[in-house]
Formats: sequence, C-alpha cells, structure tokens
Amino acid sequence: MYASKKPKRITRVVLVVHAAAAAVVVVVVVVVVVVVVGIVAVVVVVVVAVVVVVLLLVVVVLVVVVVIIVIVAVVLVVVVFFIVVLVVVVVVVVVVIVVVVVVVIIIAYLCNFVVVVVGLIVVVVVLIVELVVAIVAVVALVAVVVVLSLYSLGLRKVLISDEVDQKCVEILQSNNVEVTKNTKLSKDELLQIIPEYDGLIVRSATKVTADVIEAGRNLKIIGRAGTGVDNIDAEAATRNGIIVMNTPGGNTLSAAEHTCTLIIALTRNLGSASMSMKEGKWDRKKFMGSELYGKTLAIIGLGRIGKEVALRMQAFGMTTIGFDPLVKPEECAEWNTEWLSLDDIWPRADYITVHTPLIPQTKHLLNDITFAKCKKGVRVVNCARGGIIEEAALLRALESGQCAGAGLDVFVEEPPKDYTLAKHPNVIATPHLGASTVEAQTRVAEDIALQFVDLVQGKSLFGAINAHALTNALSPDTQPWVQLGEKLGVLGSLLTKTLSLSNVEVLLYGSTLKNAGAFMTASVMVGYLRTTRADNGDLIPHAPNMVNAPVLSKQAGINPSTNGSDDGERAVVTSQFNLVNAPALAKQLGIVTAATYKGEAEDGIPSVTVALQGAGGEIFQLQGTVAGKSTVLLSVQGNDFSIPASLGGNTVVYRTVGPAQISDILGAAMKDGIQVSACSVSSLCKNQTFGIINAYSSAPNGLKNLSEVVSSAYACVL
Ligand SMILES: NC(=O)C1=CN([C@@H]2O[C@H](COP(=O)(O)OP(=O)(O)OC[C@H]3O[C@@H](n4cnc5c(N)ncnc54)[C@H](O)[C@@H]3O)[C@@H](O)[C@H]2O)C=CC1
Ligand SMILES: O=C(O)C(=O)COP(=O)(O)O
Repeated sequence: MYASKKPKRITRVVLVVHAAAAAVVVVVVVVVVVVVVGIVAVVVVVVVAVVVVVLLLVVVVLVVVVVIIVIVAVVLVVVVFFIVVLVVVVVVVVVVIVVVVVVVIIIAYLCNFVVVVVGLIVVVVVLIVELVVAIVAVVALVAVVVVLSLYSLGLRKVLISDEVDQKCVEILQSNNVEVTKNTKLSKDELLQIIPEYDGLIVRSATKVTADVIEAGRNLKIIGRAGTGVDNIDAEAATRNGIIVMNTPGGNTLSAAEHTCTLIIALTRNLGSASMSMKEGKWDRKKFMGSELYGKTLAIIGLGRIGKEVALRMQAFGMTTIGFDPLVKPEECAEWNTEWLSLDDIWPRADYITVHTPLIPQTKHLLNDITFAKCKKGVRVVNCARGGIIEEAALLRALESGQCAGAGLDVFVEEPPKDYTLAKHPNVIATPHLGASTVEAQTRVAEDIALQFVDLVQGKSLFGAINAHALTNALSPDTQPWVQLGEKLGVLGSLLTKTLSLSNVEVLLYGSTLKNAGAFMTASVMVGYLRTTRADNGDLIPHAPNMVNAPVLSKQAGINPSTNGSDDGERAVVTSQFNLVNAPALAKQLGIVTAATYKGEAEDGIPSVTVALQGAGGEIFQLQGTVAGKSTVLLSVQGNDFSIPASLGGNTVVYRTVGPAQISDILGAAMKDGIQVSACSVSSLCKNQTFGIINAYSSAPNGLKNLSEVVSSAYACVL
C-alpha cells in the first residue's frame, strides 16, 4: 500500500511544478508579447505618420494654387491620423486576441490534445479575420487620402464639353470627382455654366477662348484629350493661373495611320473611283494611278506622328526625307529619314505631308511660292492643322495641275463654310478623323483622366504645357524652398516700399538648388505680387501696390479680388498669384526675372539670395535658407542675423535707423497687442538693423506703438 501511494504524491508535486512553470511561462509570454506589440504599434504610428506627412507635403505643392488647401490639408492630417490610430487599435486588439488564444493552446497542450486542435482552428480563423480587417483598413485609408487630395485642389466638378470616351468619366468619378458631360453647349451656354467647374476637358471642337477662361472663376485645369491645344488660349490660361494639359502620344498611331491612308488613297484615286462606282459607272481609264514604290515622301515636322508615317511608308518602298528645326539629322537618320532644309525638300518631293503644330512659323508653309518650287504634280497631305497649307494657294495649285492631289483631314474653319476645296475632284477630304479610332479615343480619355488625378495628388505634372515653374516644384524636398522663395518675396515687397521694381535676380547656392531657377524665381514673384501694401501714400510706378495693383493686374489680364482691407500697416496678401501665372504677370509688369546658380556655398550651406533692383539701379537683398523643413532668414541688405530668424506664421518685420533697444521694441509690440513668441535682430550695418518678431497672434490694432520706436514695421502672415 505504502509503496503504491508514494509515486502518486510525486506525480502531484510534478504537476504543481509544471503548473507553476506554465503559469510563469504564460505570464512572461503575455508580458513580452504586450511589450513587443506596444513597441510595434508605436513604430507603426510613427512610420505611418511620417508617410502621411510626406504625402501631405506632396499635396501641399498644389497649395500654391488655392489658399483653401491649407485648411483642407489640416483636415487631412487630422482625419488620416484618426484613421491610422483606429487601424492601429484594431491591429492591437486582434494581436491580443491571438496571444490569448496561444496561451489557451499552451495550457490545453498540458491537458488535452483535442483542445489543441480546436485552439489551432481558432488561431487560423482569428488570423484570417485580422488579415481582412487590415486590408479593409488600408483600402479605406488610401480612399480617404485620395478623396481629400482631390478636394484639396478643389477639383470637385469637371465639365467635359466634347465627345470624350466614357472611360474618362468613369476614372474621374471613381476618384470622387463630379463629372458633367455636355457636348451640345453653345458658346453662351458654356460661358454661363463654366463658373461652376474646377476643371474642363475638351477635344478640338470646344474653343476655350480668353472669355471662357475669364468666366471660369473656379477653373484650375483645362485638359485636352488629344494633342493640339490650338483651340485653347493657353496664354490667357497661364495669366489666370490655370494649368493646361494635353495627352501627347495617345492618338499618334491613329493619326499616322490616317495620314498613310490618305497618301495611298490619293495615289490610286480611291475617293473619286469609289464615288463613280456609287453613281453606277465602270470607268477604269479615268482613274489610272501611280505606285508609291520608289517615290519620295517629304515629311515636314519629324515629331511623333511624322516619324510613324515615315516608318510605315518606307514599307511601301518610299524614300523619306524631312525637315524639323528641333530634330537633329543624326536622330532622323536612325529611322532612315534624310534631314534636309525646306529649300532642298521642295524640288525633291513627290508627296509632302505636314505634321507640325499651327504656329506663326508653320502657317501657310505651303503657299504659292513654295508650291512653285515643287515638282509639277506633287501631292500633299494635311492631317495636322488647317492653315499649314494655305487653302487658297492649294486650290490654285490644284487648278493649274501644279498639285496633282491633296488629302485633307483638317481645315482652317471646322466645319468649313466653303466646301470648294473638299469637293475638288483631286481632293480626298475627311472631317478631322485622324484621331477618331476606338483605340485612340480610349487612350486619350484614360490619359487625361489619370493625368488630372495625378496632378491633383501632386504625383506628376505629365502633359502640363504651361506650368514650367512647377516641373521641379512637386518634390517634397523642394517644397520648403518654394515656401522660402514666397516668404522672401513677401518680405522684399514689404521692405522696398519706395522701390520701383525693374529686376529680380535670384542667386542660388548649393547643388541642391542647381535646377531650382524656374520655381525659385516664380515663387519669389508669387510672394512679391501677392503682397500689397495698405500704407500706400506713394504711387510706385512698376511694383504693384494697393493703388496700382488692380490696374496693373487688369492690364495683365488678372482680376484681383481683394481679400483684405485697408487697415493700417497690415499687409494684404492675395491668393491670386501662383507658380503658373506669376512669371507671366511679372513679365507683363515689365519686371525682368533671372536666376543664377552660383555653385557650392562657401560655408557648405545651401541658400537663396533675392536681389530686388529698382529702376534707378538701387538693390535690396535678402538671403534665406531651409533648415530641416523650416525656412529662415539669414540676412537683409548685408545685415546678418547671428541667430537665423524663423519665417512662418504671424510675423512682424521692422527696420531701425541706427541701433535700437530690443526691450523698447518688444515693449511697443506688446503694447500693440502682439503676443510675441520669438524675436531675431540683425547686426548693425550701414547704420540700420532689421528684425523679425514671431507672434502667437497678429497685430489686432495695427502697429502704432511699434512704428514710434522703429523706422518702419509691417505685420504679415508668412
Ligand atoms: N488630325 C488629327 O486628328 C490629329 C492631328 N494632330 C496634329 O498633328 C500635329 C503633329 O502632332 P505630333 O506629331 O503629335 O506633335 P509633335 O510635337 O510630336 O511633333 C511636331 C513637330 O513639329 C516640329 N516643328 C515645329 N515647328 C516646325 C517648323 N517650323 N517646321 C518643321 N517642323 C516644325 C516640332 O519640332 C515637332 O518635332 C499637331 O498639329 C497635332 O495637333 C495630332 C493628332 C491627331
Ligand atoms: O489631337 C489632336 O491634335 C487632334 O487634332 C485630334 O482632334 P480630336 O480630338 O479628334 O478633335
């Protein structure tokens, strides 16, 4: 009996020890898992936050287009953070469930194998649920970012006024853009409804003239689902800060194939022969044709379509020659096309096809004089733009036999009022069908919609034809520099009250700014032009101020809406100017802008110096840099800030003649109701100092007291 009881006691002790050990293991595992999950959660929050901030910076590029974006961007941060936190909470909860299940399994392992199997099934189910939750959360997050990004540019409503493939509507709608498609609008109707829209998409039928653009108060983008933008007044769009974009390449193949079709149809009289058959005639003699083999095809304009035409017609044994001022002879020799001057081309060509835009240099490229230089019986094709071949001269050449035939897809007036040319027996005419294929229309429709979406998300400027300053300004790295440029422009405008600005030179130091010339001059001009002064006793001839800005802006085709009031020394910053229109406006105002890359800075710190030059030759200089993501002022007129002045938020900039007591200045600022957060004072140089006061609040009652202790002071929001 005794011998049989002893082992049972030992078993109980062992079980107790096992249980204790298991408990310790469970506690340790739970603690470790909770700590690890906590750390992972924090890391995830930080990483996601950084990603979101980077995303936001990209969106903020487009802040230059509308001030509202700042508010929406803030909303974006809050909402995205909120969602990120939610996602993290969900993940943590699921992980804790998994941990509990694992613990149950460990305990079960000590007790019962069946429970282990059940535990495993539970774990698998929980993991699947976790995966689904994570996927849903990520999709929701991306959707929110996309929606808010679109809204941040204000691209809520887009009008499509020409026959554009439905794909375009679908893509925009799936990105939460409201789309109206109305292809039957008269000019008056378009003028009436255009103010409602943020974006407009057209083909070649809608004429987006200056009055349509002026009427489109909310327009931000005009998209051309196709190549030629001659139906859009791009200059008026630029003045109004509206981006114009096309879809280069989407219809190239269709236009090239149509051109080849016209060449082939011409040489075998297909049009007239077909017409005569329809009239019930069997006339084989009249329509004797000629081979293309061995003939010379001249291509004027060796761009996308010109090249594709060359490659296709070479398959017929044609020799291809061509001219294009922007294409090098070596380049087109690679695709077997000989580059020749126009004068060498005329006498050699059996066929001439034009593939250039209609610009002053190409208008009436083929006229009486050039037709006379061609071989008698030359055949011509125009699948580019009406007017490159002068229509009256072509009719004369057809009548005289100098031109044996013409294939025309485009006309000066579309639809033409006068059909004489189209009806000529030696003319094959089509009603602008070069791009009218299912494939080309699907491509251009998709392209323009995706380009819109990419643009508003700050991802790409592909297809934009009038936003050169923005080209390098989209990168998050360059954003602080764009902001610095604007802030230096604002300060420059405020501090050069009596300067009649004639030149702005931007000097760039440091390799990071090597390609920053365009957007830095543009951003300086944005800041300068946006800032008008309310203390405007003097009329400054060129620089825009409260008095002359409306007139100057009107001259430049801009209708500034004053979003501030005449309230003492406070600067009024309007949002009418952006990176798209500022360079054009500066030019119209007679302000010459230039940027010079000066190589590496001596101290290795990249910086920007803005030199504002008056009509009398006097120069006012400001220098700033970017520290981390912050913009700071380094010097004004050679007066260095030993501690760089932070530029951002409510700011007061002042100048003193001679040295001044900082305590007097701050005392006066406080008397004016300014809640000071920081103050930076420059060195004394040329008997003056400059100072920047950063404030929690703007100057509510003006700068009366401060103005008594300094020579000039201005409040602004940077
Ligand atoms: N009929 C239709 O449905 C279509 C017509 N087009 C038109 O076809 C034309 C060509 O389009 P792409 O090849 O895509 O354009 P692209 O821009 O690729 O090529 C145009 C070429 O013309 C050259 N050029 C400019 N000035 C010139 C001059 N004075 N002399 C000779 N060449 C000059 C340019 O350097 C460029 O290489 C455009 O006018 C476009 O609007 C395009 C698509 C469809
Ligand atoms: O893309 C072009 O330049 C075209 O001429 C095509 O015009 P469409 O879009 O067919 O009206």
